[in-house]
Amino acid sequence: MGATRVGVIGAQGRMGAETVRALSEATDLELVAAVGSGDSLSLLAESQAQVAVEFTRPDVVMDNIRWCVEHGVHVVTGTTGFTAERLDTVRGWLATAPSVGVAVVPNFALGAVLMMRFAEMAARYFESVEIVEMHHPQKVDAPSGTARLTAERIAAARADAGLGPIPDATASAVEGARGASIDGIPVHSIRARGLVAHQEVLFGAAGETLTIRHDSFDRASFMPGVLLSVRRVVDRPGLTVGLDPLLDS
Ligand SMILES: NC(=O)C1=CN([C@@H]2O[C@H](COP(=O)(O)OP(=O)(O)OC[C@H]3O[C@@H](n4cnc5c(N)ncnc54)[C@H](OP(=O)(O)O)[C@@H]3O)[C@@H](O)[C@H]2O)C=CC1
Ligand SMILES: O=C(O)C1=N[C@H](C(=O)O)C[C@H](O)C1
Repeated sequence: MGATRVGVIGAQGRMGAETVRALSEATDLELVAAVGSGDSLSLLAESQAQVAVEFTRPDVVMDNIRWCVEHGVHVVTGTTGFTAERLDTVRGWLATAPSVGVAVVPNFALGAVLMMRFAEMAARYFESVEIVEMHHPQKVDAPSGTARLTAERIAAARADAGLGPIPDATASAVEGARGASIDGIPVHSIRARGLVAHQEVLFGAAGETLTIRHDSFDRASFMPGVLLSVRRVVDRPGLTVGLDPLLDS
């Protein structure tokens, strides 16, 4: 069997360029198209790409996915900005293209995937929990997609365990002092030069805290997850959300 033909959308960006590098070292995957913001997606069709890796911006990712689904190209995207409504829209497009797979992965780092799993496991045992995500200052969105997903998973685990709201008697004198609330979980976003992508989940109970922390110091940390997703998505029609189902398949 020949190498899988892969196109990268957003190829000149931070993640796109790292993906291009990683693909050049994978013998079973072949980079056939590098699509930048000035290029037409038809480059993917002309180069007969089987899979598109998409790292662009929340305001363009949906158009890119729709084009790929309509043209029979599988998609692996790490772009942020996915809501339940957006995921439903993608499911709707896929209903008309039953052989196509789309993987939406908020964080490709294996350590980040485990951080979310461990946080979900711990959630039922602690009254308090807060998320602090820390990123480079060029990041266009806040909070991060990873923090959103972590908060949603913790909130669901708390609800399953019958836990009530997080105890918090604070009256904020300044708006934002207690962060944003995602499904009732406080999320704080820090942007600072020198950072890449980092997150702490801090749990609290009487007399103890538990901190689960993950650090991506280099974008190379995302590449094993990106390449794994490319290899798996071709045999996984429909929508896959997160790396967990791809790791476990
Ligand atoms: N899931 C994960 O593990 C990770 C996800 N991310 C997410 O991935 C996304 C990209 O991040 P990052 O690479 O740092 O961002 P960058 O801004 O470095 O890269 C985005 C690239 O997309 C290009 N682009 C914009 N619009 C289009 C378009 N319509 N067609 C093709 N290319 C386009 C931009 O070009 P131009 O500059 O010319 O506009 C730019 O080169 C973000 O949402 C980020 O949060 C980041 C890291 C890990
Ligand atoms: O923009 C980034 O850099 C990152 N974005 C993703 C997110 O928003 O969670 C993944 C990782 O945190 C890096």
